[in-house]
Amino acid sequence: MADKVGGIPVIDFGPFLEGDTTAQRTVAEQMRQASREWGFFYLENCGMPAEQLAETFAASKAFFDLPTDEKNRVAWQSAESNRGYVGIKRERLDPSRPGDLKEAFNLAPEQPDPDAHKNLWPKGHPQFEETMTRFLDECIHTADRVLQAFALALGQPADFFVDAHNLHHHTLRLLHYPPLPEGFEPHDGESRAGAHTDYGSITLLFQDDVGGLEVRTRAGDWIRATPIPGTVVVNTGDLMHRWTNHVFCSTPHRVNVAPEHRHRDRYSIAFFCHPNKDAVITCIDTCATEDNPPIYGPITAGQHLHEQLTNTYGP
Ligand SMILES: O=C(O)CCC(=O)C(=O)O
Ligand SMILES: [Fe+2]
Repeated sequence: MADKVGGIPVIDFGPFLEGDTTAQRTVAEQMRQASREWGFFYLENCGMPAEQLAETFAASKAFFDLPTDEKNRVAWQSAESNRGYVGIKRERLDPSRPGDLKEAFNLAPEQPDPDAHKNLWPKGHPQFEETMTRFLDECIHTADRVLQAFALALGQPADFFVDAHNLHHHTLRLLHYPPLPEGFEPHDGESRAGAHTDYGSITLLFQDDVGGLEVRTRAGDWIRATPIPGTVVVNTGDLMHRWTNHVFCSTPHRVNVAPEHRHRDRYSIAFFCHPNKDAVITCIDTCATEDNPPIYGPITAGQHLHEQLTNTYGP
């Protein structure tokens, strides 16, 4: 059985990447249980080179250290593009609360269509673009392997999910939570990131050692997802929730402003895996039973994402 930290399972992905079919089934079964009970797990040995991750975090920090003017020159413009710099308090992951105490930078795999939206790179920092593009490729590669394990966990052909993601409509998001001043008092439930579920199929979340991520249990308690070096946090998003008819849940999570770490900068990187925009998400046959008939009608991944982004950024 997988280890547990504060309840959230820790799953060793090594046997899936390197093992035989039996080993792969064991890992898939661990993911199935974790996704049913938590919608969250830590994955160790996911195959991502540690030096590359460190380099990417360093490049992210260097970006956020740029003057605000320079960051605003690549400002996020629209839900359709969903690329660029998002300033502090601009986004409300919980729309009933004040803006999040964070800044972010979104980028995405470039699309072959000449009319498609393009990434907004800050001028004069080619190394930043190069590092992020390489990291994006690595995330796609890792996520495809995780999606294969999910397919196995649900009794589907190995490439069931990979095929539905093969246009790479994903988003990579760098996050920076600046230190909060001495005497800071949160107003009206403000936090570093408001409670929310992720919008896509799965998310890979890399966090530094600061802490603050919290996950809501099925019973409604918030527990800490303490950083574990050498792991990536994987969580299932709303579209996996719909696809699996609530068998794999999208679990609310947030980033708190607990006094023990709010004086420190916090950095994290989220890779949001999104199915192809025109992929129609309907209940997977192995997830419907007499007791759990299909809950949702079909929706395209693109329509769902657009609705969610419009909610969090406001009209
Ligand atoms: O920074 C984190 O640890 C979580 C961020 C997050 O949940 C999100 O951006 O969706
Ligand atoms: Fe999230």
